Amino acid sequence: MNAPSPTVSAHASGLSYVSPAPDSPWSTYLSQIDRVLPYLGSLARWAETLRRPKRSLIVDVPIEMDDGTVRHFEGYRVQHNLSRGPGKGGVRYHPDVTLEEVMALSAWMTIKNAAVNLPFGGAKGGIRVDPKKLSLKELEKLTRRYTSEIGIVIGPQQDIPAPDMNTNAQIMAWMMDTYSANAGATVTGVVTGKPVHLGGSLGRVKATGRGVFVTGREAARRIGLELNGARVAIQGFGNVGSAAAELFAGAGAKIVAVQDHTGTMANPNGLEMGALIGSARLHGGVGEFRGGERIDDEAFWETDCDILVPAALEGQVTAKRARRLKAKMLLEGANGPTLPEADDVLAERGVLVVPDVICNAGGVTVSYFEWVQDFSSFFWTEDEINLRLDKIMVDALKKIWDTADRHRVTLRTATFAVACERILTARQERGLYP
Ligand SMILES: NC(=O)C1=CN([C@@H]2O[C@H](COP(=O)(O)OP(=O)(O)OC[C@H]3O[C@@H](n4cnc5c(N)ncnc54)[C@H](O)[C@@H]3O)[C@@H](O)[C@H]2O)C=CC1
Ligand SMILES: O=C(O)CCC(=O)C(=O)O
Repeated sequence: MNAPSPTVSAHASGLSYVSPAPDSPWSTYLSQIDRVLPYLGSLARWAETLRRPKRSLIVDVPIEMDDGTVRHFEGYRVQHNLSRGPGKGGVRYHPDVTLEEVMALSAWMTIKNAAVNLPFGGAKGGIRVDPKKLSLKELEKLTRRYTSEIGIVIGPQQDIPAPDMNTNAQIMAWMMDTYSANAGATVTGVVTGKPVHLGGSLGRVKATGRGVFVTGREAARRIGLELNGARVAIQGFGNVGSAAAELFAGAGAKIVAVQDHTGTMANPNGLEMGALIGSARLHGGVGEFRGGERIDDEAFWETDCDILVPAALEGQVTAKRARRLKAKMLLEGANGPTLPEADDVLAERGVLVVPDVICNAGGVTVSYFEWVQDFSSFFWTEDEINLRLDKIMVDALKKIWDTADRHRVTLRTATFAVACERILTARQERGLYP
C-alpha cells in the first residue's frame, strides 16, 4: 500500500490547515502560494514546504487576576519555515487571535524576510486576549508566563519575537527579562523592538511606518504620482498607521481620512497630524478628534484619495470594497489586508497594490539591525539605521518591480516569486536527510 500523501495525513490529524475557511488569513496565504507556482520552475516541487508550518506550539497561560481569580489564556508560537535562518516575527495580543491566524502571519513573515533578503525564517506568536481589559500588572504576568511557556522554542539563534498589534517595547522588555531570568544570563538578542536602554535599536518604533512610506514614495514615483499634495487615507492609527501618516504629511501629502477601532475621521483639506496624534494618545483612539468630521465607518472605503493604507487587521479589503475604492495605490501596512478576490478586482481596475510582504518589511528589517547590534554590542545612530533601511527597501522593491515586469504579474506575485525562489533554493540546498 502506498504511504498516505502529506495532504491526507494532515487531514487525518484533524488540523484545518489543508482546507481552511474561505477568506480566512490562512486560505488567503494558500491562494497566494498557488498563484506563484507557475513562476518557480523546478523549485515548485518543494512547494508543499510552504503550505505547512514547520512547528506550531499552543500554550496554556494561566494567571491570577487582580481580583484573586485565575484565568487561562491560549497562546501560540508558530515557526512556519526555518530554511533560511532562525524564526523571526512579532507577537499579537487580540481577542480574535487563533492558531490558524498565527500560522498565516508566520507564513507571511517567511515570505517577507526572504523578500528583503534577511537571514531569517518566518515565525509569529499571539495570545487570545483583549489587553485593553487587563491591568498593567495582569498584562505583565500574562507576558511573563507566555514567555516562559514558549521558552522551549525561542532564543536568539532559534526564534526571535518582536512587537505586533497591541504589543510594544515594554512587553518586549518583560519578555527579554523573563527569558534571561530563566536562562541565568541577560540575553538581549532573544527579542527585538525592546526599549533602547535594554539593547533596543534607534528607529525601530517608527520603522514599519517608515518602510510603508519609502515603498509608497518609490511606487508613486514610478507611476508618476506626486506625493506633495497627494491625498492619503489610513485605516489603523497605531504604531504603523500613525508613523506612516506623519511621514506622508511631512512629504506634503494630505491625510484626508483616518479610521481606527474608535471611529473614522475625515477632512478633505487634511487632518492636522500633530493634533491628531496628541488626541489619539489622550483618548486611546482617533474618535474624539475635533479637527475633522466623523463619518460612517463604511464610507471610509469610498474616500476620495490617491493612496489608501490599510494598517489594521487582515481581510479588510474585500472584493465589494475593492470595487468602490477611489485610490490609485494601496499600500499594505497591515499583514493580509486584501482578500484574493479583491486583488483581482484591483488588478482589473488598475489600482496598484504594494503588498504587505514588502510594504511593511521595514519593521523586521530594523529588528534585524537590532539583533545584529545586540550580538556585537555596538550600536548605530538613527541616521545610519534609516539610511540602511531605506536602501534595503528601495533595492528590494526594484527587484520585485523588475520581476513583475518580466512575468507580467502583480507586485504581490512578483514578491512571492522573489522570496519563494530564495526560500526553496535554501530548502533544496539543505537536502532532505538529517
Ligand atoms: N508593529 C509592527 O512593527 C508591524 C505591524 N504590522 C502590521 O500592521 C498592522 C497594525 O499593527 P500595529 O500598528 O503594530 O498595531 P497597533 O496595535 O499599534 O495599532 C493597531 C491599530 O489598528 C486599529 N484597529 C484595530 N481594530 C480595528 C478595526 N476593526 N477597524 C479599524 N481599525 C482597527 C487600532 O485602533 C489601532 O489604531 C497589523 O496588521 C500588524 O500585523 C506589520 C509589520 C510590522
Ligand atoms: O520585527 C519583527 O521581527 C517582526 C515584525 C512583524 O511582526 C511583522 O513584520 O509583521
